Amino acid sequence: MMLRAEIELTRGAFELTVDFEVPAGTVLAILGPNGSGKSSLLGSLSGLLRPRRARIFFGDKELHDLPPHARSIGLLSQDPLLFPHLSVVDNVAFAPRSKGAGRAGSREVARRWLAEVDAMEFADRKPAQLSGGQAQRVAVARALAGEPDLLLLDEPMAALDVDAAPAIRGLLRRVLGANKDRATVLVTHDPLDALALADHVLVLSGGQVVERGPTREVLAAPRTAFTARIAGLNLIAGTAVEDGLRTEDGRLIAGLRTADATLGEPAVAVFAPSSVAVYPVEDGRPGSPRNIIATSVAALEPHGPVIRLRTDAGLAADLTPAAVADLRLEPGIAVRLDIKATTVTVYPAAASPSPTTTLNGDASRHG
Ligand SMILES: Nc1ncnc2c1ncn2[C@@H]1O[C@H](COP(=O)(O)OP(=O)(O)OP(=O)(O)O)[C@@H](O)[C@H]1O
Repeated sequence: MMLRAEIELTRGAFELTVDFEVPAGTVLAILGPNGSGKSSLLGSLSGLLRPRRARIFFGDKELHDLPPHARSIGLLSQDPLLFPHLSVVDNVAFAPRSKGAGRAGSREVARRWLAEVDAMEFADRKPAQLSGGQAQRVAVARALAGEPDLLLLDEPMAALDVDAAPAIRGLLRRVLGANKDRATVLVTHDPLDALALADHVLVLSGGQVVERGPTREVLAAPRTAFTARIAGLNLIAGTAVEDGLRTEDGRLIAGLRTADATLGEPAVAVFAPSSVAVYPVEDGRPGSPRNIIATSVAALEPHGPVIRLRTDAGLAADLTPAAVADLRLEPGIAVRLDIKATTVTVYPAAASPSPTTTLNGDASRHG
């Protein structure tokens, strides 16, 4: 099963032209600046907007001519949008009920989903008696209780405070991975949410697709200036451990784990090129084993006011032009990279493996 969409939409002077596929069981993240067309894309999928031309299929089922309620879509936005006069359990029961299930059956389904999102204890409360994070938990249950073919997530963490966001992200990781029959589209401003939740990303700019591919590859080696600005991050894949991340070849990258990066689970160490210090290695000093990586210079590229140094380890560092001159850096020179552990965040990685930066290889993209 697969969601396939080709959409052409006109809104005033704005034109959206996009096509993509989302295999069932996977998540596609849509990234893009304000006004790039992310909401227009979701509105076209859900049927709330009428594109000039749309071909949208889930498997053999044609969705583009169906009204919104007949498209089997679950929607989770940044506002939980719970009905204030209904109890939590009846809010969740609303989804199966509107699909024709009976009252008792719908409540049973609702209780099952509330248990799934650890919200059973709120079942009899009214939405006004919930915190933002609790309400969003309930909204996740409601979006899934209708067993939609297609789940649309519209900035689901954007309105949550920093303590609540990792819990909801962790919950989404769990429930998104569990269903292999559903396709999910996630709209987000935050490349790290894409990293944690999405198998593939599509980057929109001005209504056009400017970049697409497996999440880690696009974020680690962006091909467009826009993606480089929002991402352009150093990413090292491995497994979350107490002190940070352990790579496949056994190296420890010391860093700070986010609350939802579970020990022993796939993770990615993320840090900006600006937090990498570069030293020549000609002194042959062994260096501390922590976050010191021996490699050589692959390329030097101007990047706004700084020079971005790319290395054969697939990692980037930003330096001032003066530092590049002082260190006599040029392609082929051996260097040591020193990454301060407090600038490294260890993030959960989307479950399905994709080729990514390793410390030995480069970050080249496939396809
Ligand atoms: N009702 C409308 N009439 C005309 N133009 C519109 C309308 N709504 C949105 N637009 C235009 O469509 C373009 C895409 O908007 P859209 O909301 O899809 O972008 P977005 O990527 O979701 O932005 P944001 O990140 O700010 O939510 C924008 O240039 C916007 O000005």
